[in-house]
Amino acid sequence: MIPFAPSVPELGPGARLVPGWLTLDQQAWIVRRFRSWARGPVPIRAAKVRGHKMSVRTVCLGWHWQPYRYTREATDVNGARVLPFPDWMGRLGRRALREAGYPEEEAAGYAPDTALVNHYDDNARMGMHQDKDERSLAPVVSLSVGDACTFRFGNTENRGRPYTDLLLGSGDLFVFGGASRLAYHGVTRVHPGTAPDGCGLDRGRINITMRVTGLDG
Ligand SMILES: O=C(O)CCC(=O)C(=O)O
Ligand SMILES: [Fe+2]
Repeated sequence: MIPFAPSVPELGPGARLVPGWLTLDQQAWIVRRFRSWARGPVPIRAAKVRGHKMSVRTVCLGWHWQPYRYTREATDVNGARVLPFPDWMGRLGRRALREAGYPEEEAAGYAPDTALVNHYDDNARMGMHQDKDERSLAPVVSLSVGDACTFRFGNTENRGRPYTDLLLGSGDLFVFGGASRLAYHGVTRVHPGTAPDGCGLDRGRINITMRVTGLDG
């Protein structure tokens, strides 16, 4: 059994969870796109952090992320340029902010230029970290598909308490911006066998985070 996921409209200033935001058809469509992104030109890979491979595998759009910087070419993989950030994803990001309750002006001006697309198998997790390689403090828009996970959303000071453990299920939207933009967060576990029929994934979890890098070139 997975714990019941409470709806938490405001976790902290700027942090919003919208459960079931994507329809099953949208989820399945995103999974098909993911399968194509994962093949390349920069194939999906586990980034290395201080010599250790992460358990999550990541493919990037727009800008390539490697610990701890963004480049256009994936110099830690095969040197190829990453796929462009898709227009449809930018539109989805603007609608996400709007529907998560951000002011219309901020939503309308939101222009993400990178997406980190993570794949988690049953045993993958992600340690507590801040998303701080971006030069912009525009919100991060997170979309999840497949198995649910326990997502730990903490404070901006350190990796420890206080934090809130949330269940992020298939189709859920999570936004963190404003005073929550630099909150520590991580994935403590995936819940195998919880992906809904029709989401496009039998097992495993995909998470997309859209961001504004604030970089040129
Ligand atoms: O998988 C998630 O829900 C979070 C991913 C994340 O924090 C990241 O890619 O920086
Ligand atoms: Fe993150």
